[in-house]
Amino acid sequence: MRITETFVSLQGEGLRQGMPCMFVRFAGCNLHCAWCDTRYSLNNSQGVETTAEEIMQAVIVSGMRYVCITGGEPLLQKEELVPLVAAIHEAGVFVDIETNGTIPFGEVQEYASVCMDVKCPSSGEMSDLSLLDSLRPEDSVKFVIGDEADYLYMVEVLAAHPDLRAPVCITPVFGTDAKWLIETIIAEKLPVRFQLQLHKVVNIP
Ligand SMILES: C[S@@+](CC[C@H](N)C(=O)[O-])C[C@H]1O[C@@H](n2cnc3c(N)ncnc32)[C@H](O)[C@@H]1O
Ligand SMILES: Nc1nc2[nH]cc(C(=O)O)c2c(=O)[nH]1
Ligand code: SF4
Ligand SMILES: [Mg+2]
Repeated sequence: MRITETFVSLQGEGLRQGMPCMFVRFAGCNLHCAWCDTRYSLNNSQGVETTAEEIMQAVIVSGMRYVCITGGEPLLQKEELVPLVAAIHEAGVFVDIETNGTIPFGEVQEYASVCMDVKCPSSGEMSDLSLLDSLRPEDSVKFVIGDEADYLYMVEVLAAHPDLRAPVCITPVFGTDAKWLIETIIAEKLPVRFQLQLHKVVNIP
C-alpha cells in the first residue's frame, strides 16, 4: 500500500483524544476539502509503497497499544487495508480508522473503530449519508464546522438520523473562532462532544 508517513504522537482528535498512538497515513484521496490540513497526502504518488509486514514491524517496535489509520483516504486502498487492520487487531492492538464517508467500510469494522467524517458545505465536498446507518456504538461521527451553514447542516443531518448509534464529535476548522460554536452547542443542548485538534494546540505531530 502507499503510505506517506508513520509517526508516534498523542491522538489529537476523536473519542480517544489524548491517548498515545501510532499513526499510519495512507496516500491518496478522492476528495479535496477546502481546509484540508494534509495536502501532502492527497496524491497517491506522494506515498511510498510499503508492505503490511513493514507496517506491523513498525507497530511492534513502537510498543504502542493503539494505532490510528488516516490519510488521505485509507479506504481507497481497501484491498491492502483490510488484511493490515486484521493483523494489527490480531496482535492485540486497538485500531481506529479515519474516513471521509464516501466509501463503504463494512469490511474493516470487525477489526477497527471507524470515525466517519461527515463533510459539511464549507469543505466543498459531500459524504454518503447512507453510510451513517452502518455505524455502531463503538464507531463515531465527526463534523468539522467552518461556519454557521456547516452548523445548520450538521443539525439537519442529525435530525434526519435519529437512530444514529455512534457518538458525535464536533470540531471547528482549526484556527477559526470556536466560541460561538461552543455557546451554540450549550444553548441548544446538543448531545455532541466538542473538541479542538489537541496536537495543533500543543504543536506536536
Ligand atoms: C486529514 S483527514 C484524513 C481522513 C479522511 N480523509 C477524512 O477526511 O476523515 C483526518 C481528519 O482531519 C480533519 N481535518 C483536516 N483538516 C482540518 C482542519 N483544517 N481543521 C479541522 N479538522 C481538519 C478531517 O476533517 C478529518 O476528520
Ligand atoms: N496527533 C495527531 N492526531 C491525529 N488524529 C487524527 C489525525 C489525522 O491527521 O487524521 C491526527 C494527526 O495528524 N495528529
Ligand atoms: S477527505 Fe480527508 S484527506 Fe481528503 S481532502 Fe478531505 S480532509 Fe483531506
Ligand atoms: Mg492531521
